Amino acid sequence: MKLNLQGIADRQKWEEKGYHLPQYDVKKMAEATKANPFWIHFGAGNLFRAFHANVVQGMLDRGELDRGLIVAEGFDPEIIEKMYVPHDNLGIAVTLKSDGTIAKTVVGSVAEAIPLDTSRETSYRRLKEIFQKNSLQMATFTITEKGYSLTDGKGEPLPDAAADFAAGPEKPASYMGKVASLLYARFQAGRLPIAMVSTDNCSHNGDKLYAAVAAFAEKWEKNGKAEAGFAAYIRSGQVSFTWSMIDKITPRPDASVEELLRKDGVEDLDPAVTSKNTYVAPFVNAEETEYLVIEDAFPNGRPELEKGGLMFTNRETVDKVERMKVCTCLNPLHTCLAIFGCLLGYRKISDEMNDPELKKLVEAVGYTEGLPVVTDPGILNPKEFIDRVLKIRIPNPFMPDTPQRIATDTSQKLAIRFGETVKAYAASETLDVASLKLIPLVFAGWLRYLMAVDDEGNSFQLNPDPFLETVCPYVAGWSLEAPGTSAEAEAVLRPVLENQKIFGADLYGLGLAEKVCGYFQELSAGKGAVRRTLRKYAG
Ligand SMILES: NC(=O)c1ccc[n+]([C@@H]2O[C@H](COP(=O)([O-])OP(=O)(O)OC[C@H]3O[C@@H](n4cnc5c(N)ncnc54)[C@H](O)[C@@H]3O)[C@@H](O)[C@H]2O)c1
Ligand SMILES: O=P(O)(O)OC[C@@H](O)[C@@H](O)[C@H](O)[C@H](O)CO
Repeated sequence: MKLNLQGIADRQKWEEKGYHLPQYDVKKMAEATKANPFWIHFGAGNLFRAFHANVVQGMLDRGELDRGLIVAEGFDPEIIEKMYVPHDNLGIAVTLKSDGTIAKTVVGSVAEAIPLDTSRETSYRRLKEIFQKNSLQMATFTITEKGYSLTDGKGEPLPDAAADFAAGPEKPASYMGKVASLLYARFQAGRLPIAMVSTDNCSHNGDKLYAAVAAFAEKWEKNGKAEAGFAAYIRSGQVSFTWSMIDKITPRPDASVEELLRKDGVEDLDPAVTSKNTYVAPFVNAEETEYLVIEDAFPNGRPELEKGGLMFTNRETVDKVERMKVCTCLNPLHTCLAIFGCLLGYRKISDEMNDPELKKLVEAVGYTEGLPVVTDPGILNPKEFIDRVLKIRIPNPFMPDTPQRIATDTSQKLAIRFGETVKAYAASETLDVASLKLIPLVFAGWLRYLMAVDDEGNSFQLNPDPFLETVCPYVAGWSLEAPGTSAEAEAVLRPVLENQKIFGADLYGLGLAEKVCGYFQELSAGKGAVRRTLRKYAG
Protein backbone atom coordinates (compact mmCIF):
# COMPACT_ATOMS: atom_id res chain seq x y z
CA MET A 1 0.00 0.00 0.00
CA LYS A 2 1.80 3.05 -1.26
CA LEU A 3 0.72 6.46 -0.06
CA ASN A 4 0.35 8.27 -3.38
CA LEU A 5 -2.44 8.88 -5.88
CA GLN A 6 -1.73 5.67 -7.73
CA GLY A 7 -1.54 3.72 -4.47
CA ILE A 8 -4.91 4.89 -3.16
CA ALA A 9 -6.56 4.17 -6.51
CA ASP A 10 -6.95 0.62 -5.19
CA ARG A 11 -9.54 1.91 -2.73
CA GLN A 12 -10.73 -1.47 -1.54
CA LYS A 13 -7.33 -2.40 -0.16
CA TRP A 14 -7.21 0.73 2.00
CA GLU A 15 -10.84 0.65 3.03
CA GLU A 16 -10.60 -2.97 4.12
CA LYS A 17 -7.90 -1.90 6.57
CA GLY A 18 -10.15 0.81 7.96
CA TYR A 19 -8.75 3.86 6.17
CA HIS A 20 -11.11 6.67 5.28
CA LEU A 21 -10.19 7.85 1.77
CA PRO A 22 -11.03 11.17 0.08
CA GLN A 23 -14.64 11.01 -1.09
CA TYR A 24 -13.91 13.50 -3.89
CA ASP A 25 -11.78 13.46 -7.01
CA VAL A 26 -8.40 14.61 -5.68
CA LYS A 27 -7.04 15.59 -9.12
CA LYS A 28 -10.12 17.65 -10.00
CA MET A 29 -10.04 19.31 -6.59
CA ALA A 30 -6.36 20.19 -7.13
CA GLU A 31 -7.04 21.72 -10.56
CA ALA A 32 -9.93 23.80 -9.22
CA THR A 33 -7.81 24.95 -6.27
CA LYS A 34 -4.85 25.92 -8.43
CA ALA A 35 -7.09 27.95 -10.72
CA ASN A 36 -8.93 29.76 -7.92
CA PRO A 37 -7.22 29.30 -4.57
CA PHE A 38 -9.08 30.59 -1.53
CA TRP A 39 -6.88 29.43 1.35
CA ILE A 40 -3.09 29.37 1.60
CA HIS A 41 -1.35 28.12 4.71
CA PHE A 42 2.21 28.90 5.84
CA GLY A 43 4.02 26.18 7.81
CA ALA A 44 3.65 22.66 6.44
CA GLY A 45 4.26 20.99 9.83
CA ASN A 46 2.29 18.47 11.85
CA LEU A 47 -0.47 20.65 13.23
CA PHE A 48 -1.42 21.92 9.79
CA ARG A 49 -1.68 18.38 8.47
CA ALA A 50 -3.61 17.08 11.48
CA PHE A 51 -6.00 20.01 11.80
CA HIS A 52 -6.39 22.53 8.95
CA ALA A 53 -5.94 20.01 6.15
CA ASN A 54 -8.17 17.47 7.90
CA VAL A 55 -10.98 20.00 8.42
CA VAL A 56 -10.88 20.87 4.71
CA GLN A 57 -10.81 17.18 3.84
CA GLY A 58 -14.03 16.64 5.83
CA MET A 59 -15.73 19.57 4.11
CA LEU A 60 -14.63 18.37 0.67
CA ASP A 61 -15.96 14.91 1.51
CA ARG A 62 -19.35 16.34 2.43
CA GLY A 63 -19.45 18.62 -0.61
CA GLU A 64 -19.27 21.74 1.59
CA LEU A 65 -16.17 22.93 -0.28
CA ASP A 66 -15.15 22.49 -3.89
CA ARG A 67 -11.53 23.51 -3.44
CA GLY A 68 -8.75 22.58 -1.06
CA LEU A 69 -5.64 24.19 0.36
CA ILE A 70 -2.26 25.38 -0.80
CA VAL A 71 0.60 25.13 1.65
CA ALA A 72 3.82 27.17 1.64
CA GLU A 73 6.88 26.22 3.66
CA GLY A 74 9.38 29.03 4.20
CA PHE A 75 11.66 27.68 6.91
CA ASP A 76 12.22 24.01 6.33
CA PRO A 77 11.90 23.00 2.66
CA GLU A 78 12.89 19.43 3.57
CA ILE A 79 9.34 18.93 4.89
CA ILE A 80 8.01 19.36 1.38
CA GLU A 81 10.81 17.49 -0.32
CA LYS A 82 10.61 14.48 2.01
CA MET A 83 6.95 14.23 2.97
CA TYR A 84 4.77 16.01 0.42
CA VAL A 85 6.44 15.44 -2.97
CA PRO A 86 6.97 11.64 -2.68
CA HIS A 87 3.34 11.18 -1.57
CA ASP A 88 1.57 13.46 -4.08
CA ASN A 89 0.75 15.76 -1.12
CA LEU A 90 -1.25 13.01 0.60
CA GLY A 91 -0.85 12.36 4.32
CA ILE A 92 -2.37 9.98 6.83
CA ALA A 93 -4.04 11.62 9.82
CA VAL A 94 -4.26 9.20 12.73
CA THR A 95 -6.66 10.21 15.48
CA LEU A 96 -5.92 8.56 18.83
CA LYS A 97 -9.13 8.76 20.79
CA SER A 98 -9.26 8.61 24.57
CA ASP A 99 -11.46 5.48 24.44
CA GLY A 100 -8.61 3.65 22.68
CA THR A 101 -10.18 3.64 19.23
CA ILE A 102 -8.22 4.94 16.27
CA ALA A 103 -9.39 6.72 13.12
CA LYS A 104 -7.14 6.61 10.04
CA THR A 105 -7.80 9.14 7.30
CA VAL A 106 -5.92 9.63 4.05
CA VAL A 107 -5.98 13.40 3.69
CA GLY A 108 -5.95 14.64 0.11
CA SER A 109 -7.00 18.26 0.58
CA VAL A 110 -3.58 19.80 -0.12
CA ALA A 111 -3.59 20.80 -3.78
CA GLU A 112 -0.10 22.29 -3.90
CA ALA A 113 2.89 22.36 -1.53
CA ILE A 114 5.32 25.14 -2.40
CA PRO A 115 8.65 26.13 -0.85
CA LEU A 116 8.62 29.80 0.11
CA ASP A 117 12.14 30.63 -0.97
CA THR A 118 12.97 33.65 -3.06
CA SER A 119 15.98 31.91 -4.59
CA ARG A 120 13.69 29.29 -6.16
CA GLU A 121 12.29 31.46 -8.91
CA THR A 122 9.48 29.21 -10.14
CA SER A 123 8.10 28.59 -6.67
CA TYR A 124 8.32 32.23 -5.66
CA ARG A 125 6.68 33.35 -8.90
CA ARG A 126 3.86 30.86 -8.30
CA LEU A 127 3.33 32.15 -4.77
CA LYS A 128 3.15 35.71 -6.06
CA GLU A 129 0.65 34.59 -8.68
CA ILE A 130 -1.50 33.04 -5.92
CA PHE A 131 -1.33 36.27 -3.92
CA GLN A 132 -2.44 38.21 -6.97
CA LYS A 133 -5.63 36.18 -7.32
CA ASN A 134 -8.96 37.78 -6.50
CA SER A 135 -10.19 34.44 -5.20
CA LEU A 136 -7.67 34.29 -2.33
CA GLN A 137 -9.52 34.96 0.91
CA MET A 138 -7.24 33.86 3.71
CA ALA A 139 -3.69 32.97 4.69
CA THR A 140 -3.21 30.98 7.87
CA PHE A 141 0.04 30.31 9.74
CA THR A 142 1.56 27.68 12.04
CA ILE A 143 5.18 28.75 12.09
CA THR A 144 5.87 28.74 15.87
CA GLU A 145 6.03 31.91 17.93
CA LYS A 146 9.62 32.66 16.98
CA GLY A 147 8.65 32.68 13.31
CA TYR A 148 7.18 36.18 13.76
CA SER A 149 10.21 37.63 15.50
CA LEU A 150 12.43 40.27 13.93
CA THR A 151 14.87 40.38 16.86
CA ASP A 152 17.10 37.93 18.72
CA GLY A 153 17.28 37.04 22.44
CA LYS A 154 19.13 40.27 23.21
CA GLY A 155 16.61 42.38 21.32
CA GLU A 156 19.04 42.95 18.43
CA PRO A 157 17.56 42.92 14.90
CA LEU A 158 17.96 39.55 13.19
CA PRO A 159 20.50 39.97 10.36
CA ASP A 160 18.16 38.67 7.63
CA ALA A 161 15.37 40.98 8.63
CA ALA A 162 17.71 43.98 8.89
CA ALA A 163 19.13 43.25 5.42
CA ASP A 164 15.63 42.87 3.99
CA PHE A 165 14.52 46.22 5.44
CA ALA A 166 17.25 47.87 3.38
CA ALA A 167 16.98 45.76 0.24
CA GLY A 168 13.22 45.85 -0.34
CA PRO A 169 10.60 43.31 -1.45
CA GLU A 170 12.43 41.94 -4.51
CA LYS A 171 14.21 38.98 -2.90
CA PRO A 172 13.83 38.93 0.88
CA ALA A 173 15.52 36.21 2.95
CA SER A 174 13.66 36.56 6.26
CA TYR A 175 10.37 34.73 6.77
CA MET A 176 8.32 37.81 7.54
CA GLY A 177 10.05 39.70 4.73
CA LYS A 178 8.88 37.00 2.33
CA VAL A 179 5.31 37.18 3.63
CA ALA A 180 5.37 40.99 3.33
CA SER A 181 6.69 40.71 -0.24
CA LEU A 182 3.75 38.46 -1.17
CA LEU A 183 1.36 41.02 0.27
CA TYR A 184 3.17 43.64 -1.76
CA ALA A 185 2.36 41.60 -4.89
CA ARG A 186 -1.29 41.60 -3.79
CA PHE A 187 -1.17 45.35 -3.19
CA GLN A 188 0.24 45.89 -6.68
CA ALA A 189 -2.46 43.67 -8.16
CA GLY A 190 -5.10 46.21 -7.08
CA ARG A 191 -4.95 46.44 -3.31
CA LEU A 192 -6.91 43.22 -3.04
CA PRO A 193 -8.39 42.27 0.33
CA ILE A 194 -7.29 39.26 2.39
CA ALA A 195 -7.43 37.89 5.96
CA MET A 196 -4.06 37.03 7.48
CA VAL A 197 -4.77 34.52 10.24
CA SER A 198 -2.06 33.42 12.61
CA THR A 199 -3.02 30.10 14.20
CA ASP A 200 0.04 29.87 16.40
CA ASN A 201 -0.12 29.57 20.17
CA CYS A 202 0.85 33.10 21.00
CA SER A 203 -1.12 35.78 22.67
CA HIS A 204 -2.83 38.20 20.29
CA ASN A 205 -1.22 36.24 17.51
CA GLY A 206 -2.69 38.51 14.83
CA ASP A 207 -0.92 41.50 16.34
CA LYS A 208 2.41 39.67 16.14
CA LEU A 209 1.90 38.97 12.48
CA TYR A 210 0.72 42.53 11.87
CA ALA A 211 3.69 44.05 13.71
CA ALA A 212 6.17 42.09 11.62
CA VAL A 213 4.51 42.72 8.26
CA ALA A 214 3.85 46.39 9.03
CA ALA A 215 7.52 46.89 9.98
CA PHE A 216 8.55 45.76 6.48
CA ALA A 217 5.85 47.80 4.75
CA GLU A 218 6.87 50.96 6.57
CA LYS A 219 10.62 50.50 6.07
CA TRP A 220 10.24 49.65 2.40
CA GLU A 221 8.03 52.62 1.73
CA LYS A 222 10.35 54.92 3.68
CA ASN A 223 13.41 53.58 1.83
CA GLY A 224 11.69 54.08 -1.52
CA LYS A 225 11.65 50.32 -2.09
CA ALA A 226 7.86 50.05 -2.16
CA GLU A 227 5.25 52.25 -3.81
CA ALA A 228 3.55 54.84 -1.65
CA GLY A 229 0.39 53.44 -0.11
CA PHE A 230 1.70 49.97 0.72
CA ALA A 231 1.99 50.69 4.46
CA ALA A 232 -1.48 52.26 4.46
CA TYR A 233 -2.87 49.18 2.67
CA ILE A 234 -1.46 46.95 5.42
CA ARG A 235 -3.05 49.21 8.05
CA SER A 236 -6.29 49.75 6.19
CA GLY A 237 -8.46 46.79 7.11
CA GLN A 238 -8.27 45.61 3.49
CA VAL A 239 -5.74 43.27 5.04
CA SER A 240 -7.01 41.97 8.37
CA PHE A 241 -4.77 40.42 10.99
CA THR A 242 -7.24 38.39 12.95
CA TRP A 243 -6.68 36.92 16.38
CA SER A 244 -7.32 33.23 16.90
CA MET A 245 -7.18 30.43 19.44
CA ILE A 246 -6.15 27.01 18.24
CA ASP A 247 -6.20 23.80 20.21
CA LYS A 248 -5.42 20.23 19.24
CA ILE A 249 -2.66 18.27 20.93
CA THR A 250 -0.51 17.04 18.06
CA PRO A 251 2.56 15.12 19.19
CA ARG A 252 5.45 14.40 16.88
CA PRO A 253 4.93 11.36 14.63
CA ASP A 254 5.42 8.39 16.91
CA ALA A 255 7.05 5.00 16.32
CA SER A 256 4.04 3.14 17.78
CA VAL A 257 1.74 4.71 15.19
CA GLU A 258 4.26 4.05 12.44
CA GLU A 259 4.28 0.39 13.48
CA LEU A 260 0.49 0.24 13.42
CA LEU A 261 0.34 1.60 9.88
CA ARG A 262 3.18 -0.63 8.76
CA LYS A 263 1.27 -3.67 10.03
CA ASP A 264 -1.65 -2.58 7.84
CA GLY A 265 0.73 -2.84 4.90
CA VAL A 266 1.41 0.86 4.30
CA GLU A 267 4.86 1.24 2.71
CA ASP A 268 7.59 3.92 2.90
CA LEU A 269 6.56 5.31 6.27
CA ASP A 270 10.00 6.28 7.51
CA PRO A 271 9.90 9.38 9.71
CA ALA A 272 12.67 11.97 9.56
CA VAL A 273 14.12 14.69 11.69
CA THR A 274 15.06 17.41 9.24
CA SER A 275 18.25 19.42 9.49
CA LYS A 276 16.06 22.21 10.95
CA ASN A 277 14.83 19.82 13.64
CA THR A 278 11.27 19.29 12.40
CA TYR A 279 9.92 15.83 13.21
CA VAL A 280 8.04 14.66 10.14
CA ALA A 281 6.58 11.49 8.66
CA PRO A 282 4.07 10.63 5.96
CA PHE A 283 1.55 10.45 8.81
CA VAL A 284 0.54 12.67 11.71
CA ASN A 285 -0.90 11.58 15.04
CA ALA A 286 -3.20 13.71 17.16
CA GLU A 287 -6.05 13.68 19.64
CA GLU A 288 -9.68 14.00 18.59
CA THR A 289 -10.47 17.22 20.48
CA GLU A 290 -9.97 20.34 18.40
CA TYR A 291 -10.91 23.99 18.64
CA LEU A 292 -10.15 26.79 16.22
CA VAL A 293 -11.78 30.05 17.24
CA ILE A 294 -11.14 32.94 14.87
CA GLU A 295 -12.00 36.63 14.94
CA ASP A 296 -14.54 37.07 12.18
CA ALA A 297 -12.78 39.71 10.08
CA PHE A 298 -12.48 38.44 6.52
CA PRO A 299 -12.40 41.41 4.14
CA ASN A 300 -12.57 39.16 1.07
CA GLY A 301 -15.26 36.90 2.53
CA ARG A 302 -14.83 33.28 3.53
CA PRO A 303 -16.55 29.93 3.07
CA GLU A 304 -18.79 28.61 5.82
CA LEU A 305 -15.96 27.00 7.73
CA GLU A 306 -18.32 26.64 10.69
CA LYS A 307 -19.47 23.51 8.90
CA GLY A 308 -16.00 22.09 9.51
CA GLY A 309 -16.24 22.91 13.23
CA LEU A 310 -14.39 26.24 13.23
CA MET A 311 -15.85 28.95 15.45
CA PHE A 312 -16.05 32.62 14.45
CA THR A 313 -16.60 35.39 16.91
CA ASN A 314 -15.45 38.88 17.86
CA ARG A 315 -11.93 39.82 18.92
CA GLU A 316 -12.83 40.25 22.57
CA THR A 317 -14.16 36.70 22.79
CA VAL A 318 -11.12 35.27 20.97
CA ASP A 319 -8.96 37.09 23.47
CA LYS A 320 -10.80 35.56 26.41
CA VAL A 321 -10.85 32.08 24.95
CA GLU A 322 -7.19 32.25 24.02
CA ARG A 323 -6.19 33.51 27.47
CA MET A 324 -8.26 30.77 29.03
CA LYS A 325 -6.39 28.09 27.07
CA VAL A 326 -2.88 29.48 26.66
CA CYS A 327 -2.53 31.29 30.00
CA THR A 328 -4.32 28.83 32.28
CA CYS A 329 -6.27 25.78 31.24
CA LEU A 330 -3.88 23.91 28.94
CA ASN A 331 -0.50 25.28 27.92
CA PRO A 332 0.88 26.21 31.37
CA LEU A 333 0.00 22.72 32.56
CA HIS A 334 1.82 21.30 29.57
CA THR A 335 4.89 23.39 30.35
CA CYS A 336 4.91 22.23 34.02
CA LEU A 337 4.86 18.63 32.83
CA ALA A 338 7.47 19.34 30.17
CA ILE A 339 10.01 20.88 32.53
CA PHE A 340 9.60 18.45 35.41
CA GLY A 341 9.11 15.53 33.02
CA CYS A 342 12.55 16.17 31.49
CA LEU A 343 14.10 16.48 34.96
CA LEU A 344 12.48 13.29 36.22
CA GLY A 345 13.25 11.21 33.12
CA TYR A 346 9.73 10.88 31.70
CA ARG A 347 9.26 10.16 27.99
CA LYS A 348 5.47 10.31 27.87
CA ILE A 349 3.18 13.06 29.08
CA SER A 350 0.30 10.74 30.02
CA ASP A 351 2.63 8.77 32.32
CA GLU A 352 3.33 11.94 34.26
CA MET A 353 -0.34 12.17 35.19
CA ASN A 354 0.15 8.91 37.10
CA ASP A 355 2.86 10.56 39.19
CA PRO A 356 1.01 11.83 42.30
CA GLU A 357 3.25 14.85 42.85
CA LEU A 358 3.20 15.97 39.22
CA LYS A 359 -0.55 15.48 39.07
CA LYS A 360 -0.98 17.63 42.18
CA LEU A 361 1.40 20.22 40.77
CA VAL A 362 -0.57 20.73 37.57
CA GLU A 363 -3.89 20.65 39.40
CA ALA A 364 -2.69 23.35 41.77
CA VAL A 365 -1.20 25.48 38.97
CA GLY A 366 -4.42 25.15 36.98
CA TYR A 367 -7.30 25.08 39.45
CA THR A 368 -5.85 26.88 42.47
CA GLU A 369 -3.52 29.50 41.01
CA GLY A 370 -4.75 29.92 37.43
CA LEU A 371 -8.52 29.58 37.38
CA PRO A 372 -9.29 32.51 39.74
CA VAL A 373 -8.04 35.01 37.13
CA VAL A 374 -9.78 33.49 34.11
CA THR A 375 -12.62 35.43 32.54
CA ASP A 376 -15.34 33.16 31.17
CA PRO A 377 -15.33 33.68 27.39
CA GLY A 378 -18.93 32.54 27.16
CA ILE A 379 -18.45 30.24 24.20
CA LEU A 380 -16.38 27.64 26.09
CA ASN A 381 -16.65 27.08 29.84
CA PRO A 382 -13.25 27.33 31.61
CA LYS A 383 -14.01 24.81 34.36
CA GLU A 384 -15.33 22.24 31.88
CA PHE A 385 -12.37 22.95 29.60
CA ILE A 386 -9.71 22.41 32.28
CA ASP A 387 -11.54 19.35 33.64
CA ARG A 388 -11.40 17.79 30.18
CA VAL A 389 -7.72 18.73 29.81
CA LEU A 390 -6.69 17.26 33.15
CA LYS A 391 -9.03 14.29 33.28
CA ILE A 392 -9.24 13.14 29.68
CA ARG A 393 -6.89 14.83 27.24
CA ILE A 394 -3.49 14.96 28.94
CA PRO A 395 -3.88 11.55 30.66
CA ASN A 396 -4.96 9.89 27.36
CA PRO A 397 -2.56 6.90 27.40
CA PHE A 398 -2.95 6.40 23.65
CA MET A 399 -1.38 9.78 22.89
CA PRO A 400 2.38 9.53 22.40
CA ASP A 401 3.11 13.08 23.51
CA THR A 402 6.45 13.81 25.14
CA PRO A 403 7.77 16.35 27.64
CA GLN A 404 10.67 16.85 25.23
CA ARG A 405 8.42 18.20 22.44
CA ILE A 406 6.69 20.63 24.76
CA ALA A 407 9.96 21.76 26.41
CA THR A 408 11.09 23.23 23.08
CA ASP A 409 11.35 27.06 23.10
CA THR A 410 10.29 27.35 26.77
CA SER A 411 11.92 30.78 27.05
CA GLN A 412 9.39 32.01 24.50
CA LYS A 413 6.45 30.55 26.37
CA LEU A 414 6.86 31.39 30.07
CA ALA A 415 5.67 34.96 29.70
CA ILE A 416 2.37 34.07 28.12
CA ARG A 417 1.80 30.78 29.92
CA PHE A 418 2.49 32.12 33.44
CA GLY A 419 3.36 35.83 33.30
CA GLU A 420 -0.22 36.84 32.52
CA THR A 421 -1.48 35.11 35.67
CA VAL A 422 1.24 36.73 37.77
CA LYS A 423 0.28 40.14 36.38
CA ALA A 424 -3.41 39.50 36.96
CA TYR A 425 -2.71 38.71 40.63
CA ALA A 426 -0.60 41.84 40.92
CA ALA A 427 -3.42 43.95 39.47
CA SER A 428 -6.17 42.31 41.52
CA GLU A 429 -7.72 43.94 44.55
CA THR A 430 -8.72 40.63 46.02
CA LEU A 431 -5.84 38.33 45.15
CA ASP A 432 -2.35 38.46 46.64
CA VAL A 433 0.59 37.86 44.34
CA ALA A 434 2.57 36.61 47.35
CA SER A 435 0.15 33.69 47.60
CA LEU A 436 1.49 32.25 44.32
CA LYS A 437 3.62 29.26 45.30
CA LEU A 438 3.68 26.87 42.40
CA ILE A 439 4.11 29.20 39.44
CA PRO A 440 7.40 30.43 40.98
CA LEU A 441 8.33 26.76 41.44
CA VAL A 442 7.84 26.19 37.71
CA PHE A 443 10.08 29.19 36.93
CA ALA A 444 12.72 27.71 39.23
CA GLY A 445 12.18 24.33 37.59
CA TRP A 446 12.98 25.83 34.19
CA LEU A 447 16.24 27.34 35.54
CA ARG A 448 17.07 23.93 37.02
CA TYR A 449 16.22 22.33 33.64
CA LEU A 450 18.75 24.67 31.98
CA MET A 451 21.49 22.89 33.94
CA ALA A 452 20.83 19.95 31.55
CA VAL A 453 21.27 17.42 34.35
CA ASP A 454 18.34 15.28 35.48
CA ASP A 455 17.36 14.49 39.05
CA GLU A 456 19.58 11.42 39.06
CA GLY A 457 22.58 13.49 38.03
CA ASN A 458 22.69 12.31 34.41
CA SER A 459 23.17 14.91 31.73
CA PHE A 460 20.50 15.26 29.06
CA GLN A 461 20.15 17.19 25.84
CA LEU A 462 18.36 20.51 26.18
CA ASN A 463 15.59 21.06 23.67
CA PRO A 464 16.11 23.75 21.05
CA ASP A 465 15.32 27.26 22.24
CA PRO A 466 16.45 30.53 20.66
CA PHE A 467 17.52 31.93 24.07
CA LEU A 468 19.67 29.00 25.22
CA GLU A 469 22.91 30.81 24.45
CA THR A 470 21.72 33.81 26.42
CA VAL A 471 20.42 32.02 29.51
CA CYS A 472 22.46 28.84 29.93
CA PRO A 473 25.69 30.61 30.95
CA TYR A 474 23.96 31.89 34.11
CA VAL A 475 23.47 28.39 35.50
CA ALA A 476 26.67 26.95 34.00
CA GLY A 477 28.68 27.35 37.23
CA TRP A 478 26.03 25.67 39.37
CA SER A 479 26.40 22.00 40.22
CA LEU A 480 24.43 19.36 42.10
CA GLU A 481 27.61 18.30 43.89
CA ALA A 482 28.31 21.70 45.44
CA PRO A 483 25.04 23.61 45.54
CA GLY A 484 25.26 27.19 46.73
CA THR A 485 22.99 29.11 49.05
CA SER A 486 19.87 30.83 47.90
CA ALA A 487 21.69 34.19 48.17
CA GLU A 488 24.38 32.83 45.86
CA ALA A 489 21.66 31.60 43.52
CA GLU A 490 20.15 35.08 43.52
CA ALA A 491 23.51 36.60 42.62
CA VAL A 492 23.88 34.46 39.51
CA LEU A 493 20.22 34.36 38.46
CA ARG A 494 19.41 38.05 38.83
CA PRO A 495 20.02 39.01 35.17
CA VAL A 496 17.68 36.25 33.95
CA LEU A 497 15.02 36.95 36.55
CA GLU A 498 15.08 40.63 35.64
CA ASN A 499 14.29 39.76 32.01
CA GLN A 500 10.61 40.57 31.67
CA LYS A 501 10.68 39.38 28.08
CA ILE A 502 11.14 35.87 29.46
CA PHE A 503 8.88 35.93 32.51
CA GLY A 504 6.37 38.50 31.31
CA ALA A 505 6.34 40.25 34.70
CA ASP A 506 8.64 42.15 37.01
CA LEU A 507 9.54 39.31 39.37
CA TYR A 508 11.70 41.59 41.54
CA GLY A 509 9.10 44.33 41.79
CA LEU A 510 6.46 41.76 42.72
CA GLY A 511 8.62 40.05 45.34
CA LEU A 512 8.66 36.71 43.52
CA ALA A 513 12.31 36.61 42.45
CA GLU A 514 13.56 35.67 45.92
CA LYS A 515 11.02 32.84 46.05
CA VAL A 516 12.25 31.54 42.69
CA CYS A 517 15.86 31.64 43.88
CA GLY A 518 14.98 29.75 47.06
CA TYR A 519 13.21 27.05 45.07
CA PHE A 520 16.10 26.86 42.60
CA GLN A 521 18.50 26.31 45.45
CA GLU A 522 16.30 23.51 46.81
CA LEU A 523 15.79 21.92 43.40
CA SER A 524 19.53 21.79 42.79
CA ALA A 525 20.62 20.63 46.26
CA GLY A 526 22.01 17.30 45.08
CA LYS A 527 20.58 14.20 43.42
CA GLY A 528 16.90 13.59 44.18
CA ALA A 529 16.40 17.24 45.12
CA VAL A 530 13.77 17.81 42.42
CA ARG A 531 11.63 14.98 43.79
CA ARG A 532 12.13 16.14 47.39
CA THR A 533 11.16 19.71 46.51
CA LEU A 534 8.08 18.61 44.60
CA ARG A 535 7.01 16.43 47.51
CA LYS A 536 7.47 19.34 49.88
CA TYR A 537 5.52 21.93 47.91
CA ALA A 538 3.14 19.95 45.69
CA GLY A 539 2.82 16.66 47.52
N1 LIG B 1 1.47 20.58 17.96
C1 LIG B 1 0.49 21.04 18.73
O1 LIG B 1 -0.02 20.33 19.62
C2 LIG B 1 -0.03 22.44 18.52
C3 LIG B 1 -1.32 22.73 18.95
C4 LIG B 1 -1.79 24.05 18.88
C5 LIG B 1 -0.98 25.02 18.33
N2 LIG B 1 0.25 24.71 17.87
C6 LIG B 1 1.04 25.78 17.22
O2 LIG B 1 1.53 25.34 15.99
C7 LIG B 1 2.93 25.54 15.92
C8 LIG B 1 3.53 24.45 15.07
O3 LIG B 1 3.28 23.20 15.65
P1 LIG B 1 3.53 21.88 14.82
O4 LIG B 1 3.06 20.75 15.66
O5 LIG B 1 3.01 22.01 13.46
O6 LIG B 1 5.11 21.86 14.79
P2 LIG B 1 6.08 21.22 13.67
O7 LIG B 1 7.40 21.14 14.31
O8 LIG B 1 5.48 20.01 13.09
O9 LIG B 1 6.10 22.34 12.53
C9 LIG B 1 6.64 23.59 12.79
C10 LIG B 1 6.42 24.48 11.60
O10 LIG B 1 6.94 25.77 11.90
C11 LIG B 1 7.99 26.08 10.98
N3 LIG B 1 9.01 26.83 11.72
C12 LIG B 1 9.79 26.40 12.73
N4 LIG B 1 10.62 27.39 13.12
C13 LIG B 1 10.36 28.44 12.32
C14 LIG B 1 10.91 29.75 12.22
N5 LIG B 1 11.90 30.17 13.01
N6 LIG B 1 10.41 30.58 11.28
C15 LIG B 1 9.41 30.18 10.48
N7 LIG B 1 8.86 28.94 10.51
C16 LIG B 1 9.33 28.10 11.43
C17 LIG B 1 8.48 24.74 10.47
O11 LIG B 1 9.15 24.88 9.26
C18 LIG B 1 7.16 23.99 10.36
O12 LIG B 1 6.45 24.36 9.22
C19 LIG B 1 3.37 25.55 17.38
O13 LIG B 1 4.53 26.26 17.58
C20 LIG B 1 2.20 26.20 18.06
O14 LIG B 1 2.31 27.59 18.02
C21 LIG B 1 0.74 23.42 17.95
O1 LIG C 1 3.24 24.07 20.26
P1 LIG C 1 4.03 24.82 21.31
O2 LIG C 1 5.48 24.52 21.19
O3 LIG C 1 3.68 26.27 21.37
O4 LIG C 1 3.58 24.23 22.71
C1 LIG C 1 3.66 22.87 23.03
C2 LIG C 1 2.30 22.35 23.47
O5 LIG C 1 1.94 22.93 24.70
C3 LIG C 1 1.23 22.70 22.44
O6 LIG C 1 1.63 22.31 21.17
C4 LIG C 1 -0.10 22.02 22.79
O7 LIG C 1 -0.03 20.66 22.43
C5 LIG C 1 -1.20 22.70 22.04
O8 LIG C 1 -1.26 24.05 22.33
C6 LIG C 1 -2.54 22.05 22.30
O9 LIG C 1 -3.51 22.76 21.62
